[in-house]
Amino acid sequence: MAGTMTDYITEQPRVLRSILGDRKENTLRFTEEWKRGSPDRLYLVASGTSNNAAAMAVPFMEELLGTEVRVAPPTLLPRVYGNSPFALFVSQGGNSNNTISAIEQWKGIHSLALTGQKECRINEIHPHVSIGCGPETAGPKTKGYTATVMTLYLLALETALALGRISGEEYRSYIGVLETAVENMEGNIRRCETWLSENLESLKKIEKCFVVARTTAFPVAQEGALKILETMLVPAAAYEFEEYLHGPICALDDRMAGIYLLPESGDGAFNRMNRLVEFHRGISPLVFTAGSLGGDKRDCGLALSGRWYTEPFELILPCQIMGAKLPAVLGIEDNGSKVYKALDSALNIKFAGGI
Ligand SMILES: O=P(O)(O)OC[C@H]1O[C@](O)(CO)[C@@H](O)[C@@H]1O
Repeated sequence: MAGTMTDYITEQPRVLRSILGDRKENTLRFTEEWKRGSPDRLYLVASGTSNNAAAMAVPFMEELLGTEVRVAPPTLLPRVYGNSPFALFVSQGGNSNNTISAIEQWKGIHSLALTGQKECRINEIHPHVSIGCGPETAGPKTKGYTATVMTLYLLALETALALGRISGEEYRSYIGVLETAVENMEGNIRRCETWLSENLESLKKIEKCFVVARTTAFPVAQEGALKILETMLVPAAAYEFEEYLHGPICALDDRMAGIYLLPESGDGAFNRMNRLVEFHRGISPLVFTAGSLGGDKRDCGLALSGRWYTEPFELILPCQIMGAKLPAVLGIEDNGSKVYKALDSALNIKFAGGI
């Protein structure tokens, strides 16, 4: 049965627990291929939400695998360097025609696909590993995002352990932090729902929006902006905090909404980002935060693990909830999906009309 965005958001803790539980079996093939090829470069090729998930995983994978990791959309494949490159074609639905073409184009490169659906075109044509999220039929993806980040993390973690790049103690510590973030998720989803209902009148007024996060959380802001854009159908742009100060900030006016994804209060950027929030609030009332701040009803306080790499499981939630709930309130539910479906038949985005 087709689920709603809310169903998939709510399903996330269960899905992530099961991905964590199945990690040994599910990552085996990747680890074996990695050992066989001893890669000196990893390319993650993906579109849309899969691309945002891949971008989030880059620093984690680089640290664990000890190699450069690069993300590219399938239609912007980079020149390949290195003596033994490895590519992972990431596609949640497994039917994106651009990713299928990239697989054909990079036939000579040692690679695997990473897909979220058993039955899909990519699984028919290429060796693959599962994201373990199950089908997600709502257009804008939510559980596929967090499941893809988690799976990429686990591929890197299990491989690093198998190669002796990290000790058993370090491995258990990473897993413990990831488990904590998943444990926090149900409560965090409830916090976002409360925040949304308390701010409904102002959230409804958003006509344009900046989503801002610092350094490693920037890819979370990119996914947050995509959720707002494809559901509320308003322009939404994501910026890395310091980059935002170098130009985009000039576009602030009383109608420009801001969603600031804040790190833990101990983070070096915390106070500076708060000064920016106050500055923006002096110009527009439509300024919201997610993270560790409190004190204003516009601040969506969340339980954070305190480690940067769990931010995609925490800071993404307010934008996911906005995307799930606000279109119905605005009377534009399904408008985005209708445009998308018409475009898919005209431009053949997915293989044989798949998802
Ligand atoms: O990860 P996939 O299945 O290749 O899809 C890429 C993107 O394409 C869409 O399905 C829209 O075409 C997005 O929802 C998705 O993030």
